[in-house]
Amino acid sequence: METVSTNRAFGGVQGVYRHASAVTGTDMTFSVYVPPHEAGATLPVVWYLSGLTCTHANVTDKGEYRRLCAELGLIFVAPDTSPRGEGVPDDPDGAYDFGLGAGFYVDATQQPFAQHYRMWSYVTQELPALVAAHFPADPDRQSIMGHSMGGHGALTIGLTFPDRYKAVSAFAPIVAPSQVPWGHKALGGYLGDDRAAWRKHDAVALIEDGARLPALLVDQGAADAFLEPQLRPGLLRAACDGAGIPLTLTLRDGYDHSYYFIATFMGDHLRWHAARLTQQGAA
Ligand SMILES: N[C@@H](CCC(=O)N[C@@H](CS)C(=O)NCC(=O)O)C(=O)O
Repeated sequence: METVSTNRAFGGVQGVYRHASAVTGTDMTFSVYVPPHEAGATLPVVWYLSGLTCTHANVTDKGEYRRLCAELGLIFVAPDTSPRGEGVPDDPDGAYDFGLGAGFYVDATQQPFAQHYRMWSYVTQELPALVAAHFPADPDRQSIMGHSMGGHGALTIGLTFPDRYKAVSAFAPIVAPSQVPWGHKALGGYLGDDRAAWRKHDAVALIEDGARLPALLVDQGAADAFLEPQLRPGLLRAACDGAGIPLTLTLRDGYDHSYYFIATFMGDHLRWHAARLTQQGAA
């Protein structure tokens, strides 16, 4: 693992790192914030999955998570959203919603994407092992959050591994990719036409098929231009109600899809995660 940069922040260290990923077959860059802590301590880890067009840098620059992570003692990890580099295929038309910057947190089965687009395995296996080896991370105290496409990733990964991630939350997530244009394009392109294969990568379908979580926190901007065509939180509300999953879903008046929205509610989410990671009861 190569250190790209480190900067002291709020008494801890914000780092950016690069490594050769065996899973994606490319170099991958990610950021990790380690809060101030006592020597020898291990700390809970919050995973943050980003949305379309993002790298690790968007939330690192604009997410405003460091002050709270320092106060709460949380490590914050932000992976990239796709493989990149020579030989990595992109959207044939260069569109922003598929290919580079748009890995959708699946292991692609379709050509020419199957070789490198393996973000599910990267985020759930390879990167956690790397982080555990190089940072003071406690693997028994992990949680996951994300934005938009990354909200989709957080929900589907959290629903698949409910014992591993002690808290799951999302900002403006794509809750039912099988039912919206972004998801049709991505799941069709990476996984093919067999819709049965899509259900493992669709939060609403996972819940319909029996996946359960003890609680879920979602914030959504009411002025988000993607709200109805792509995000559709009402579908998550219906699925959670049907399954008895306690969902705290709040529509935030006037907020759009941007990092101004995310940064505004980041502190609420981190506190909610910390309460579950430290076993002090629900916030
Ligand atoms: N308007 C964007 C659509 C993509 C978008 O809004 N991406 C969100 C995640 S779905 C984002 O976080 N963008 C990067 C940023 O705001 O820093 C574009 O056309 O590039």
